[in-house]
Amino acid sequence: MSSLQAARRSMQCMLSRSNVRLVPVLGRICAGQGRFFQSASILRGTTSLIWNPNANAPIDTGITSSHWFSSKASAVLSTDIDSDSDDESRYFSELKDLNPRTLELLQKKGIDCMTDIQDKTWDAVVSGKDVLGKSRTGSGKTLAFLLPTLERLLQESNHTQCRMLIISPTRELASQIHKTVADLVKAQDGIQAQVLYGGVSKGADMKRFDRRKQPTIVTATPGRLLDHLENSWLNDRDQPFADCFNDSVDILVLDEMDRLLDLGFRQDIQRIISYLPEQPRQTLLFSATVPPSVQKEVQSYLQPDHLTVDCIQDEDPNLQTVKTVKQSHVIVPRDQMIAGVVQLIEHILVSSSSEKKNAKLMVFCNTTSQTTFLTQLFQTYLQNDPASSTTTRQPIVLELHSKLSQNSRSNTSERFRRSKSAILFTSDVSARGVDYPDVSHVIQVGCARDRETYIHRLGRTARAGKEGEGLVVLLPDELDALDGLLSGIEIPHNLELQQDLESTSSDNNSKRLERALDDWQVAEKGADCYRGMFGFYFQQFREWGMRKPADTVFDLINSFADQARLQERPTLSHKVLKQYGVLDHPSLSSRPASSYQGGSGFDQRRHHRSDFSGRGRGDQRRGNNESFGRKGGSDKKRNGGSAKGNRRRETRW
Ligand SMILES: Nc1ncnc2c1ncn2[C@@H]1O[C@H](COP(=O)(O)OP(=O)(O)OP(=O)(O)O)[C@@H](O)[C@H]1O
Repeated sequence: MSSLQAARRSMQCMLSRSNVRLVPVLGRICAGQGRFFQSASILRGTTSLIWNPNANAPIDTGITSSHWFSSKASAVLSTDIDSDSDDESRYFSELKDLNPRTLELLQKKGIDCMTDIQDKTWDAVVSGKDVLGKSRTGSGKTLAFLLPTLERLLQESNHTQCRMLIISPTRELASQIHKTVADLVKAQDGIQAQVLYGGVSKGADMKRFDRRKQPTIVTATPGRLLDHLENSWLNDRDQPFADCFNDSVDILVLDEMDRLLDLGFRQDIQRIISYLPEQPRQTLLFSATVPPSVQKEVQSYLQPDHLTVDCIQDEDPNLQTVKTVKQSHVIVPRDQMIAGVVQLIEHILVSSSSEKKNAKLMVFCNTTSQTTFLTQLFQTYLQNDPASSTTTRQPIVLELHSKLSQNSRSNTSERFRRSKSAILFTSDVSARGVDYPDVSHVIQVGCARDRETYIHRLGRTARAGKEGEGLVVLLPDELDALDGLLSGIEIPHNLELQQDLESTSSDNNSKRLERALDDWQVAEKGADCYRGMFGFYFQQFREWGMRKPADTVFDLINSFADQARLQERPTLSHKVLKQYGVLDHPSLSSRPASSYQGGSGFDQRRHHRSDFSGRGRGDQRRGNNESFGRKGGSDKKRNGGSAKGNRRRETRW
C-alpha cells in the first residue's frame, strides 16, 4: 500500500472522530507531506485512535550513546538509539516482513502506524538481535516485541515445540499478554499459545503440553513457571516438563524487565534461564523504567552486539512520565486520612458527572489490608447515599490484590476492563503493564514505595496518546518522600482541588461516613488495616531515613484507629513489636481508642512535617510492605543478606 493510500485510510479514521482538529493536518497532507501522523502537536491532547508516535519525545534529536549503561563492551559493540522525534515512524503496511494476515488484523483494530518503540526495534528484533527497549507507559511495547517475533516464528516451520517464552511479573499482565498473543496467532496456522500463572490448577496447565506437540509461545509468571520446571511431568509421566523448554526455546522476552531483574525475582529468572538451551538465543528486555539498581544486571542477559533503544531520554526526570497526564498532589492531615480519601473520590465522581464524563478510577493502596478496608468503606458509604436510590447512577466499586482467589482476580479485572465508570481499589498487582481502557484518574493513596512504582501506577491512565489525571494523596509525614523519591518529576500541590475539597466538606457527609465506619464489616477491615499500616510505615519511615519512626508510626496508626471509630485499638503481635524494638513503647499502654471527633475534609492548619534525616533513598529500598510487617524479617534480609528474604514475589502484593 502506498503511503498516500495509508494516509487516506488514516484520514478516514480521523474524520470519524469529532474531537480531532483537522485543518492543519489536511494542510500538511495537501502540502505533500504524506505522513500526517507526524503532526504531534496537532493530535496531542485528543483521544484519537491514531497513534501519535512522538507525543512525548523531546525536541532534541539524534543518535547518542545510551546514558544508562557505562560498560565499555556495550559502548563498543552494542548499538544505542535514543528517540529521534524528527524520524517518521513507519506504517505497518510499509514493512516487508509483516505477513498480510497480521496486517489485516492490525488494520481491523485501527492500528496503522507504528509507535516509536515499535519502529525503532522492528528491524533488530525481526533479524534475531537482542534488544533492550525502553519507552513510556502505554506506548505499545507489547506489540513491539510480539509482532516481529511472531514473524520470525512464522518464517520457520518448527511450531510444535515451545520456541518463545515471555515472562511477566504479575498474573494480570501475563493473562493480558497471552490474550494479545492468542489474538495474533488465531490468524496463523499451526502456532499455539499457552499461559501459565499461579492460582489455577497445575493439572489444567499440563493439558496443553504433550511430548509430541507443545504450544509455540508460552507466557508465564516466574513462580508458576519455575514450579512446573522443577516439579512437573508431562501427562504420560515419563518426561519432565522442563524437557519442553530445554532444547527448543530460542526467544526469551522479559516484559517489565527491571521488575523481573530486581532482587525480588532475579534468582527465579536465573533459575528459569538455566532450564533454557544455551545460547544462541534471542533475548528481548522491555520496560518503561530501568533504575540504577538493575542497570548492570541487564547487561549480563544480552549479547554484546545487542541494540538499545531508549525512547525516553530521561536526563530530565520529567520526561519519564507521559505528557498527556496531569499530575498533582493533595495533602490530608493525619487526623483526616480516611475522610480525605473518601472526599477526594467523591469529589471526582461529582465533577465528572456534572461534566458528563465517565469516571474510571484506579486507587492504588500501599497494603492489601488498606485496599480491602477502603473498598469496603467506599461501598458502604455509597450505599448510604440518599441520592443513590433515586437519581445518580453509582459506579461499581471493585477490589484487586494478591490475597484474593485467582477467579475473583480475573473476574474483577475483566469487569473493570469492560466498565465505563468504575472505581478499582488495588494494590501494586495492577501497577505494571495492565492496559485497562479509558482510565480517567489514577489516585495514589500515600507515597509509592519507589520512583518506578509511581511511574508505572501513573501509567495506567493516559495510555496510547489519551489524556488522564494522576493524583497523590499524602500525609504531611510523606511530603519529604515526595521531594526525595520523586524529585524532578513535577507533581505540584493542587491548591485549587485542595480548596475545593475543604469548601465542600459537609456535616452531612461526615454523618454518612460515620455510619459507614460503624458497619461491623468495615470495622473488621479497619482493624486489619491498622496492623498493616504499622508494618508498612515502620519500614517506609526507616528506609526514608526518619530518625525516630516509632513515635510517628504510633501516632499515625492510633489516629487511624480513632478515625475508623474502632472500639479498641487492635492488638499488634508480640513478635512484630519485638522485631521493631518497640515492646515497651508508651503508646502501647495508653490503649483506649478515643472516639472519632468527626469532621470531614481537609484542614491545612494541621499539617506538619516529620523529622527526616535523609531523602531520596529509593534505590536502597527492598523488601515487602505488609507481609514484612506481619511475617517479620531483618534489615539484613531486606537489604541483600538472603535471597529468600529478599524475594518479593508477585503473590505477596
Ligand atoms: N501502533 C499502535 N497504534 C495504536 N495503538 C497501539 C499501537 N500499539 C499499541 N497500541 C495500543 O496501545 C495500548 C498500550 O499498549 P501496551 O500495553 O503495549 O503499552 P506498554 O508500552 O507495554 O505500556 P506499559 O509500560 O504500561 O506496560 C494498547 O491498548 C495497545 O493496543
